[in-house]
Amino acid sequence: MNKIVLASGNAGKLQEFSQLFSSWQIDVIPQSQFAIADAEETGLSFIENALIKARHASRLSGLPALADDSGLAVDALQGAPGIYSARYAGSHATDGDNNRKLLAELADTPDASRGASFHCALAFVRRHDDPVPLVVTAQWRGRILREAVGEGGFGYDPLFYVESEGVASAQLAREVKNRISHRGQAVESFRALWQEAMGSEAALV
Ligand SMILES: O=P(O)(O)OP(=O)(O)OP(=O)(O)OC[C@H]1O[C@@H](n2cnc3c(O)ncnc32)[C@H](O)[C@@H]1O
Ligand SMILES: [Mg+2]
Repeated sequence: MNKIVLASGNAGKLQEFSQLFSSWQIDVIPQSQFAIADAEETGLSFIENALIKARHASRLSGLPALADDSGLAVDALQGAPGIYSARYAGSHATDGDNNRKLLAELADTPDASRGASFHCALAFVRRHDDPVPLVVTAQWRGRILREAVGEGGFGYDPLFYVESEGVASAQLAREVKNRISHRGQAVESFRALWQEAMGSEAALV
C-alpha cells in the first residue's frame, strides 16, 4: 500500500483525516510518528503554507507528504484571522484563547454582518522538491455566533454557525462535518486529482 506522511500536528485535523481517508487504499501516517516538528509557516497564503509544510515533512521523512493549511476568514475583520488563525491570540494561543479574542473583536458587530468562511488548502508532494505538487482549495460559508456552543470538532467550530444544518459546527456529527466542511470538500477535490495522477504517474509514488 502507498505510504504518505500527513504533515500536521493538529489532533483535531488528524482525527478528521483518519475518517476522510479511511476508504482510500493508502497508509496515511501522522508526522509525529517520524518525530517531525512543525514547520515555520512563513507563507502569505493557505496554499503557500500548505506547500511549506508538505515539503518539510517529505524532506524529513523521505516519503510523499500531504499538508493542510486552513483557517477562518471573517468578513467584518477584512479576512482576519485568515492564515494566522492558529496564532490569532498569540504564538502559544489555545483554541479557547482564539475564540475569546474573536468574540471580543466582534462584540459590536450585528448578526447581519457576522459572515465568515473557513478555508482549506491541501498540498501533496511526491518528494520534497516535487515541481508539480497536487494542490486544491475549498471554502465553507457560515456565521460567527455570539457565544461558543457544542462539544465536537476543534478550533473555531463552537463559534461557526452552519445555516444548512441550523447548528454550530461543534454540534455536527463528525461524518456530517466531514461531508460539508472546507476540509471534506478539499479532500473530495484531492481525490479526483489523485486518481488522475495515479493513473498516469503510478511509478512516481
Ligand atoms: O499546521 P498544522 O500542524 O496542521 O496545525 P495548525 O493547528 O497550526 O493548523 P493551521 O496552521 O492550518 O491553522 C489552522 C487553524 O484554523 C482553525 N481551523 C482550521 N480548520 C478548522 C476546522 O475544521 N474547525 C475549526 N477550526 C479550524 C484552527 O484554529 C486551526 O488551528
Ligand atoms: Mg499550523
